[in-house]
Amino acid sequence: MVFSWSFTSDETSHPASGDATVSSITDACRTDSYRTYLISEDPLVIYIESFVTPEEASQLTDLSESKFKPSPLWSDDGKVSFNTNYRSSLTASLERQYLIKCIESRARSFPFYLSPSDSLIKPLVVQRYGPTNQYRDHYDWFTDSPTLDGNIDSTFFVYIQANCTGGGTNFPRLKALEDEKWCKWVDCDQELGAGVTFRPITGNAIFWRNLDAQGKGLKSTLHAGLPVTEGMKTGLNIWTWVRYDRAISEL
Ligand SMILES: O=C(O)CCC(=O)C(=O)O
Ligand SMILES: [Fe+2]
Repeated sequence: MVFSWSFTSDETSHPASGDATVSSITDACRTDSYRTYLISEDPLVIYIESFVTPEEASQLTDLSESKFKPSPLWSDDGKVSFNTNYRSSLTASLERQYLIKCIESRARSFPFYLSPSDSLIKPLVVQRYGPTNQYRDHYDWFTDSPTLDGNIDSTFFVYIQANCTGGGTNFPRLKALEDEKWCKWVDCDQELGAGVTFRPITGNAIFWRNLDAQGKGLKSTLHAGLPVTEGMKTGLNIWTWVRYDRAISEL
């Protein structure tokens, strides 16, 4: 989340002719067949089943191969550092080709993403975790947002590869979900008081809003990528960015 990244607004584009994957991507672009489930109202957390299709998930994974570098951390004013004790995954930045634009436009039209019309979607990034890799408790929002001129308004975290044990996404401050119907997506065996831990399931996503109505970061959105114990977990981050002046007046 470095503020010098170039932000992109969504725009319609067309596939290059001769692209072998065009028909499946075009279909996926046309129909949004995901289902949404309310996990928490405050903070707003929505579980999204099938946000991406299995084909899209594997294409996104393929697009990120060979691009992985150590994952950065950001200080409150947006400066980058590295600390593998805190965050030991790898990160790949994706080029903005057709599939990426489809996913961006799906995110943009997501009904719970109540964005001001000029809010932006940051360049998409993929996070990869092998055994022991994790991202400890953190917020996606910046505490020193005035310096950055804006903040991370909402997050979609999409599991695009989940051949792993462990590696859940834990929100320690969310109220535990008591109904057993959630157990297909959340860890129902965890200790009491551990909040909510979503299990990595390919294609599914978690969406949450990071800021309150005044544009202030919500501490209840604290979350972590728990250590993977075996196998591989790969996730796509879609971060939406709201400019600071509008965060105050229009969120
Ligand atoms: O790996 C996860 O489950 C969460 C990742 C995350 O929180 C992030 O990339 O900001
Ligand atoms: Fe995060």
